[in-house]
Amino acid sequence: MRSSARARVLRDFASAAPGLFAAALVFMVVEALLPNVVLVAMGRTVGGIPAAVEDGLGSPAGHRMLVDLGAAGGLYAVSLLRGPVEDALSTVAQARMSVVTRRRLIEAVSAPAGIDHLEDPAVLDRLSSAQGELMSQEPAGAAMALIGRTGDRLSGVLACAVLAAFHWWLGLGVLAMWLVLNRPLRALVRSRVGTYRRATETLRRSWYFAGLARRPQAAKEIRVFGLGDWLVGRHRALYDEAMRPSWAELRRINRRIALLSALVLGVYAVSAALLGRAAYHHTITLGALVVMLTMLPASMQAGSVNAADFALEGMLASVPDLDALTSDLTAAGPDEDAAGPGKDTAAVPVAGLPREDVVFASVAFRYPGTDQDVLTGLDLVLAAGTSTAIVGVNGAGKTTLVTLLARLRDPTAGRILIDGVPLSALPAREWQRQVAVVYQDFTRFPLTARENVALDLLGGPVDAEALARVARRAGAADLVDGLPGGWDTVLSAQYEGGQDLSGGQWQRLALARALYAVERGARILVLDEPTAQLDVRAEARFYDRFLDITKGVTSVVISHRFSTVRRADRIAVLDGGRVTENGTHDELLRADGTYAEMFRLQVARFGEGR
Ligand SMILES: Nc1ncnc2c1ncn2[C@@H]1O[C@H](COP(=O)(O)OP(=O)(O)OP(=O)(O)O)[C@@H](O)[C@H]1O
Repeated sequence: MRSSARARVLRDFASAAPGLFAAALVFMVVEALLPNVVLVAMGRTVGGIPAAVEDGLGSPAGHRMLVDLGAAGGLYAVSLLRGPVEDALSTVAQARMSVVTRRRLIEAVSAPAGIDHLEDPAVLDRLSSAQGELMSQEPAGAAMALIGRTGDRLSGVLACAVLAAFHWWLGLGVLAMWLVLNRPLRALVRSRVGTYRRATETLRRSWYFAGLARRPQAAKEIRVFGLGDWLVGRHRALYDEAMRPSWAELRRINRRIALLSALVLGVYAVSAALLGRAAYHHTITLGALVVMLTMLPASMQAGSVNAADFALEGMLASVPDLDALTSDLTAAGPDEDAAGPGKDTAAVPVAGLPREDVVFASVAFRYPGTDQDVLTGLDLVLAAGTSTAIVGVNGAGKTTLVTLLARLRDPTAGRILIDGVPLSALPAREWQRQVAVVYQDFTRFPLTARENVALDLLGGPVDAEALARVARRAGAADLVDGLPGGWDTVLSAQYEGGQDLSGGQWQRLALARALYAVERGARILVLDEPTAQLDVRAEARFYDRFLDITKGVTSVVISHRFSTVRRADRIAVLDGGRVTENGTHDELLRADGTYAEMFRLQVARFGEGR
């Protein structure tokens, strides 16, 4: 598993940045050779000192020593460049690879047409690991870290070879020891990484609290409600909870590492003592002694583990998670979903739908991981080109119904028919482009006003006329004109020259965004509480424009405000997971049911509804 992760990061690096990969391999060889060459050159220099002292610097021995000294000094100077070169290579490689891994992540999480996976703890755990959040290790650094550590290992093996050149038993003995020890040492490092992996969900929650203080929205409430210490406490408590079960294991691992280290130190101490004795008895030269004494610690790189290995294993641990995310989520792609009950009708062209009506037939829905149906046998017809208001108490399932209509989730029972074709038989992505929604919690992109409205709808250039038209209809034209840079103003105070908007101003832009999508071909317009953040005058203007806004499209408006609701062609009351009343405003008032009661209550209390 791990070796395939190693091969995987190297393959990805080689294909994403071949030149850089080649440079990294050259660096690896230099990394392996240079430290040893420097040490040998220094050993030679020191070994030549007695003869040079005895014969004088002008003698051949003196010259040889000076040449060796020059070479050792030069090589040492070059070896000092290894650090900066490695830093530069790592920085560039990480920048390149983070683009690659981020793209894979974005593609993976965007692959399903639905959104269930974004609430699936197993997927979120994988996501957290794939992003390197668990151990704060950037996975994009894995390739260079691996190449760097491989260079270190080779350097250690070469040091063993140099030792063997002097005393074969010493070189081979040290190498054999590391070959035996490296496996269990790496297994210990991996099991430390495993302790994090097992606690992913709790760690995720812990990091959530750690990151909350940075979010402007949360920052307000953290201050107002004095939550700073609580936040730190929650983060700490969850971290402890996540790690506590593994502390005993970590202690066990650390004990083993300490034991193995003591064994290794013992072997090295004995080796050094043997070398000292040999020098004392003049069975080795001073030069050989110096080379071997410096090579001994250098040979540790052949198999020892350190923080860099822990970091590398942490990075590699994210590779299988990213792969699994990619394969699992892309396998559940939208077009596979389309091969549902109406497989033969999958060739129906989606553009222009619905021309007749959208029918919810006995639709039931239950959120994954819950045990209660939100919708139970819901029947509803949305006639093409007309507006339907959905009313119901909080939690009645109005937004859920929109989620099904946009095919972000599929019903657990029943069917939704578009001009008689089951929605499950239409390609989900294409269908989603037919639906323009102003969500209650629409996204406030930190982009320009133009991008916030036009985004990259269907690609291509922004249609300036359509942009002006939708801004007018959404009541956002004056607002955009008043911005310092007009349509080019970045709508976020977090960026240079940017400025934020009020809730109501944002809501108008969100409406303009949906209307622009309609201009570009969407056939269903959904307005979920479209006036919730508007002031009284803006709301009144919205009512006046309601017919214009919904003209020619099949629209669904969800609202608790009856002044908006009554303007719809038809009104459906959602109660107990089904539609309990359905008709025009006048019909429902005459029926004197729940709608009439809710309407009268609002008029009596707030004078609304006119
Ligand atoms: N992602 C989710 N996972 C589990 N349950 C959910 C999820 N989203 C909503 N629910 C539950 O489904 C029910 C219906 O929620 P929904 O948001 O559709 O109600 P609503 O009618 O739009 O309410 P409101 O008027 O407050 O906006 C609620 O009981 C809610 O708790």
